[in-house]
Amino acid sequence: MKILKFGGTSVGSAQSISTLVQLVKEQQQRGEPVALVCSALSGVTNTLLQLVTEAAAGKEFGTGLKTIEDRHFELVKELLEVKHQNIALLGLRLYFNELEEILAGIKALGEASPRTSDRLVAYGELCSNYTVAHVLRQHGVNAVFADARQLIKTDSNYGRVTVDEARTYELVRAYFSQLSGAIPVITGFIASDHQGNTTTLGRGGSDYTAALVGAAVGADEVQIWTDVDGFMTADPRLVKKAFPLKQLSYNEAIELSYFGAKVVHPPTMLPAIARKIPIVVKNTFNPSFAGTAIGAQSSVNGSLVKGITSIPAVSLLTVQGGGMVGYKGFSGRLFSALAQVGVNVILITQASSEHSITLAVSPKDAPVARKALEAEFRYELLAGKLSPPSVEEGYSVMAVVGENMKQAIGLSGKLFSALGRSGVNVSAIAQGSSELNISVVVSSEDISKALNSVHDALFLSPLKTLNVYCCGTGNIGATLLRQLEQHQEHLQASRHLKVNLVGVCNSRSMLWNRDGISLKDWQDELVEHGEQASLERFLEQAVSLNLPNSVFIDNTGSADVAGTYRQLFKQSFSVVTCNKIRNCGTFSDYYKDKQAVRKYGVDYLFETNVGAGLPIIKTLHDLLISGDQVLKIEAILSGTISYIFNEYKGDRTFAEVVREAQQKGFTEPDPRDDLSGLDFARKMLILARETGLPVELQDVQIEPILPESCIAAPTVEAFYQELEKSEPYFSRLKEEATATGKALRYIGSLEEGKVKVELVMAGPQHPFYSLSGSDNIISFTTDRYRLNPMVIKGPGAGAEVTAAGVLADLVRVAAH
Ligand SMILES: NC(=O)c1ccc[n+]([C@@H]2O[C@H](COP(=O)([O-])OP(=O)(O)OC[C@H]3O[C@@H](n4cnc5c(N)ncnc54)[C@H](O)[C@@H]3O)[C@@H](O)[C@H]2O)c1
Ligand SMILES: N[C@@H](CCO)C(=O)O
Ligand code: NA
Repeated sequence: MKILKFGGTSVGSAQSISTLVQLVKEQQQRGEPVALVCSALSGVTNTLLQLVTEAAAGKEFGTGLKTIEDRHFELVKELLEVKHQNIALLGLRLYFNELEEILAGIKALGEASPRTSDRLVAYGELCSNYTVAHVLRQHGVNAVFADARQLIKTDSNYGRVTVDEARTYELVRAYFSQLSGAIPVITGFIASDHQGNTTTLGRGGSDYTAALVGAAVGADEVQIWTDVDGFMTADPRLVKKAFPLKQLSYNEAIELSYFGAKVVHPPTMLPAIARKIPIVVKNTFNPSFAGTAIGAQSSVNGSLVKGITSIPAVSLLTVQGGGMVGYKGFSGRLFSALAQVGVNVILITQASSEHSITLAVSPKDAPVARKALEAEFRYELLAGKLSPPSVEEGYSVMAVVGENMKQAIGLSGKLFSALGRSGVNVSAIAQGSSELNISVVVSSEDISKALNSVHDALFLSPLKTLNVYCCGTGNIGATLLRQLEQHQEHLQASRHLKVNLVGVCNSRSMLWNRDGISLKDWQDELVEHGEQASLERFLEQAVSLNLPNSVFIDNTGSADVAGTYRQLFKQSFSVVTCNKIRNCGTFSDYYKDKQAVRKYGVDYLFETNVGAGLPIIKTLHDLLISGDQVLKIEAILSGTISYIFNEYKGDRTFAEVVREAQQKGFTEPDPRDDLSGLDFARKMLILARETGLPVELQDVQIEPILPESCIAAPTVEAFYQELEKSEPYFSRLKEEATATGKALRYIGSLEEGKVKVELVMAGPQHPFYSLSGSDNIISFTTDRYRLNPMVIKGPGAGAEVTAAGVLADLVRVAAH
């Protein structure tokens, strides 16, 4: 025997009732005996309670009553053939006449006792089950309407009844024994006391009915048909990636529900749980979906953590003072003082120094709780043994629940490092000794971030999300977004990584969408919905969205943008950038940035600052981490100058070749930064600093290759004109080199603390002689690579290789 319980939405429309009929027929075809328990149509119980209040206040109730009546009549007309309608409508009309009489009585008396109110709301279930039974019969199911007031017996404590289980089981068994194959359609929620007065079973009452009936007849299963796919790993309104759970233990279901997962109300399921009857939660609107099976065992496979839930608002009440240390009976007094004023304690933590106890309570209870403690400990307070109890508001509790967590070493480490990486401060922690639940108290502002980052960290397989803000959409920025779009499937499949583009900004406009801006159509979206750019507001918005795993990507060359990193680190943002300006500021700022990165546990990755996508900074770090000593670095790190020297062969002017380099995307936004040697010097400075040298940009010796007039030109266009004028100077340089069989090379070096960039005429023996295109080359002479230096060579400029380097850094952030 299976008990099928249908909630309000499952009987709330003609369509859902048709599904119900279909389900019952399928069970019948399988030869499976069933009994149904139905709630009132969705919303009806509330409306009835409202009518009671209004009638008691002497207000008119006719319209409200008519609305409910019409809903039932329409269902009958939609679901039953005309010849069957009259009899059903007649029965319903009788119920509504009674309802009207009771309401009129309430109105005349000007009050409604809980007993009257119970009697009245009972019509919700009477009408819905009566209708469902008729519809089933018309579809050839031998259904009988069963008024649970004849079956379920309670005391007369209206509003908080206790069920007389022994008598109830007797009555239910007797009723089932005479059904001879008929399928009972039993009113949920309602019962009666021993005098026969109607009573109701409170919150989750229909689940309770189903559990009682199931327990009485020793059912094989109780199915709870509702409007969601089952118990979820988290509240899907708060955690987008929440997914339905296949299997839960009774304990896990109870624990999850305590913290607000409202799929079933487990206390009502206790009669079934006590008899180890499996409970299955199913979705009427997605009936083929397996739903959640709740049984004695937790699932052995899959995630150890079953769910993450939260209580949105709690207050923290702290009692502290030396008077508590070693004082037996202190907590006893504390808790009984709170119990006496009816305060429910949600969570308790006590430091083992016994110096303080912190309690989480509902904010509405906090003032009462504080008063009660002040009264209870007035002498200790007077004597200064305790400080006055303090109340702090604005907190939330997040609870991680799972029966198998107790075997999982390292789980809480994962949990807390996820919180730490997202910059969530934990104010209190409690772990039940059952280890079924670990609860943490965090500031309410951070609860969504906490839930999402912990969900990402603790559930296997589902995607990890990086929330990305992209500043700069020029040559590199646009290429990066295109690469992300092209590779997003690969990233999801191979790295379980989803890049959620939350914000885009350039010097003209900006746009946000916390659910993600399309990686394909970001340009159109920016044009259509973008606002005028303001770096300040862009950052404000990024911070106020407070999303976990936030990464800021700087693809500009702007000092203003670069100046915001430290503030971002403080807000738990990681930064990935190809902009080298920040690392080339004062050494003091460079150093403080590194400290901030460490302090806030974020990532700051800038591989593309030197040699674009070539693994230069990473290699240098690897050498240093492994204890090697850098003796000398020699390098060509200007892709632009490399290209120009390689392509300037006499068929085009120097200026033409520079233009070509700019068109190919090798140059800085202003090509003079390359040709002045400044960009190269910056890269050498970064390398020197990364080896640990406290150098400033002025310390880098630059041998200029541009005539002064070119550098002084007021605009880029004027600069090109000056370059044309300087053609004789460049061709002389080139001829000088070719005449001696050498090549022009602009080479940087770092040795014994000195950093230089100089023009060299390199002969064929020189290791940097044969270089083509925009290639960079770098050689590290170290303790270990003393005779044969380590060399890295390849394209060191260009949008594709640079954007790919930025993308690789982004993936590295996710990997941490
Ligand atoms: N070109 C390369 O090969 C290469 C290699 C490595 C690193 N880089 C670095 O990449 C960066 C970008 O180069 P690019 O060629 O893409 O430049 P670009 O001029 O094509 O694009 C710069 C982008 O930054 C935006 N921007 C500028 N100031 C801004 C501000 N204050 N606020 C918001 N947005 C702003 C611009 O609107 C534009 O979208 C530079 O720092 C450069 O050094 C380039
Ligand atoms: N403009 C730079 C790009 C790499 O930062 C170059 O030419 O090397
Ligand atoms: Na690099």
